[in-house]
Amino acid sequence: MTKGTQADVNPDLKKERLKCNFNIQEVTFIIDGGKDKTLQRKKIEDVALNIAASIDEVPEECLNLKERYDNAVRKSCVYSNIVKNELLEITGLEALGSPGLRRTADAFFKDVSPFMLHLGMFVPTIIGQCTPEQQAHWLPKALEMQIIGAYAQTELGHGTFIRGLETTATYDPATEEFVLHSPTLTSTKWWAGGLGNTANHCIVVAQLYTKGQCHGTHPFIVPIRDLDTHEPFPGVKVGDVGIRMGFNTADNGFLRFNQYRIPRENMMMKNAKVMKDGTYVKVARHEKLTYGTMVFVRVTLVMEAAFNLAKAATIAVRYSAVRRQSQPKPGEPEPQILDYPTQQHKLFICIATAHALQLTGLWLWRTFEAVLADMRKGDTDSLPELHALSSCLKAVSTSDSAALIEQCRFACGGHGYMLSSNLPLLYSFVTATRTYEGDYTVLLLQTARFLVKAWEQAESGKVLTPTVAYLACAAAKEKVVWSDSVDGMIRSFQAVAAGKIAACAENIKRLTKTGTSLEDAWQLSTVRLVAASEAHCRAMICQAYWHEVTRLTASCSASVKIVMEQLATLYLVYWALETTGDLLRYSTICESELNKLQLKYEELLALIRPNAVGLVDAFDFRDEILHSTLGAYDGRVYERLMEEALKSPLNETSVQSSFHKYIRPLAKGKL
Ligand SMILES: CCCCCCCCCC/C=C\CCCCCCCC(=O)SCCNC(=O)CCNC(=O)[C@H](O)C(C)(C)COP(=O)(O)OP(=O)(O)OC[C@H]1O[C@@H](n2cnc3c(N)ncnc32)[C@H](O)[C@@H]1OP(=O)(O)O
Ligand SMILES: Cc1cc2nc3c(=O)[nH]c(=O)nc-3n(C[C@H](O)[C@H](O)[C@H](O)COP(=O)(O)OP(=O)(O)OC[C@H]3O[C@@H](n4cnc5c(N)ncnc54)[C@H](O)[C@@H]3O)c2cc1C
Repeated sequence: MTKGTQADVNPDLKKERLKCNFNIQEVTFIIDGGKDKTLQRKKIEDVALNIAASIDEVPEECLNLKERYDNAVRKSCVYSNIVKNELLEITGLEALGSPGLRRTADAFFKDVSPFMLHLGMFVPTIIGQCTPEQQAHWLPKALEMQIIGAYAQTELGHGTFIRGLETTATYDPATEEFVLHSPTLTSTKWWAGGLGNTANHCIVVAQLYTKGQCHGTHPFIVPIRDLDTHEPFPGVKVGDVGIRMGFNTADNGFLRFNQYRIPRENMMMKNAKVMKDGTYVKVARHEKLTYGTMVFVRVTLVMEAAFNLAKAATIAVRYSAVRRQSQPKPGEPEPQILDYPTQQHKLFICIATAHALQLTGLWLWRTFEAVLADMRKGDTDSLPELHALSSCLKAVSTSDSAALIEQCRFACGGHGYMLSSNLPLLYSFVTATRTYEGDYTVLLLQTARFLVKAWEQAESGKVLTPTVAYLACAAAKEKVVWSDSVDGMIRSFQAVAAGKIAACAENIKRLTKTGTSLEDAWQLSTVRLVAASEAHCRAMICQAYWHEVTRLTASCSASVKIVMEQLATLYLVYWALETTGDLLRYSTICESELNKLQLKYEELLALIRPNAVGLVDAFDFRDEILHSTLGAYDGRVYERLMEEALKSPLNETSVQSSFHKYIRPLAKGKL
């Protein structure tokens, strides 16, 4: 947070901070996952952000495409030197996944670094898919930035359906090499971040052929450019995929191979090997372990969704405390827009969702670590549950986050539409997360496979894994008795999920009994399967969020416990009101109870109102990270809007050359 002097702070924001009745730092500790984590994050931020070389004289968005890319590469190099020389010193390899690193990256890049995928996927894939010997070879080079990598899985023709990828890697035992080939236009690798112009290496996911047999997709490390000249090697065609909605400095690229050879050792061999003579040896105990990087990234994306939403909420809440508009009571001053209950309705759910996703994300991360520990011992039993869990949580968290960031923009009126508010860029960045690393619908359908199986197990009285254990109680198929206590609401959300899952299972059974194939019955049920999966995910978030709030506030001050519980209750009540149709169907809720719930929601908005600015201050974003004229700590909104406007290249001269070239000739009839 860049606090400046108190004298500089907008008077309305100053008053808001005086109203706050809880200890902000305690909430920051909860959000970060503990005091030690907050201190480490702040240390990383201090070290990284004291280096001024990152500062843009002209706002990124005012540069042309090539200038923006060059500037992003410049800043990436400055930043990676900081990561290498300073941050890794503080925390070792752990720094790479640390919130401190993630946050400071945003101070350097309003859009995205072309190195993001190097750290976000290339390095994690080396860690997850290489043998220890391969790691010893590749990891130091990658961490030292001697090589820069991308992750090229998606092709022009296929992204979702990985088994349908067309790129081939055919083993040639005579030379002990793999021959990479892109047989069709649609086999062109497409989308990989950092690939277009930046990376000199790339992880390529290709269909492995050896001894004339296809063994499915496997990952390979492929040098694509000369380390000195940066020219693509013969047999490699690489470039940028063209201008996109966001990610324009991320250097998303395409890649084609023409019978391009790499050494046998460049196959990532942790889960499967090809011996010198071409014999294929499967090492992994689970079919889908080569999809490991995707699971890892999906897990991290839940906290990423929380982080970005917290930024948007900070911007919109601070702005709403400064902005005054309309005159609901004649003769009285214009109120702060934050005083309008409709504005509170738009914004407090954003703060609560950021908390819900962050705490659920931390819980998911611990689950992920536990599954990894099991897998290191050779036990892959909990992988299907992790896949189901990470798939739906990735889908719902990214989708909610994008929708609510857009809601924050709406909440800021016209000024929210300014790029200098940072809300449009934030939205264009986050909305991509709903698609990449597994599309929303596709991932919810993955979870649905797990849920339908779990339902069948529940019906036959088998023991269920923890995240679906609630199905055992629901197998009785009676409406759950509604109660607006927190436990009561969670039970009702679970009943909704269970009811929907049961309806899907019954529909599939009904269709197959009447002669429809299982595949067609599944397809005919997918609209409801997606809804069931989302309901399951929502119930899980509600449960995890409430459980974590109770656990983490047990040793906190009373005021922190109260405000954290108010927010969590708001989240539950909000979703109960959003899903009243479902509750009417699967619980005993009636009209008077719905009216009571609406009142409770409105009371919660009023209770949270005095703490709203304190709550966003607790996210503890430095101004450099927020990049927002509307959201800075001091609330000097109008001054900043004017300062940024004056930086526009269109304000460099009072008359543009186009006037002389076109407008005047037009007016004089000479064009
Ligand atoms: C210096 C500057 C620094 C700046 C630093 C900043 C650092 C910032 C960090 C920021 C954080 C993150 C950045 C990340 C950015 C990422 C960018 C995006 C990258 C990508 O998008 S990469 C491409 C991702 N692609 C996908 O996700 C594709 C989605 N498709 C699939 O996952 C699969 O194909 C599928 C949809 C799951 C279907 O697969 P398949 O056909 O093989 O499977 P079936 O449907 O037949 O199911 C079979 C069976 O397998 C189970 N299963 C499927 N997947 C998995 C799995 N992953 N794990 C375990 N099990 C799995 C499935 O459930 C079935 O089981 P069942 O038969 O039902 O028992
Ligand atoms: C900004 C960005 C960065 C990216 N970075 C990378 C990267 O670094 N490396 C990389 O390899 N890839 C990357 N990708 C690609 C990304 O992973 C894919 O776009 C994503 O997995 C979705 O696949 P698709 O584009 O093929 O969509 P499609 O699968 O074609 O989806 C189109 C529509 O069809 C629907 N659909 C598809 N299959 C089914 C089904 N079975 N059932 C029901 N509906 C279905 C989807 O729900 C969606 O609505 C990136 C994408 C973006 C946008």
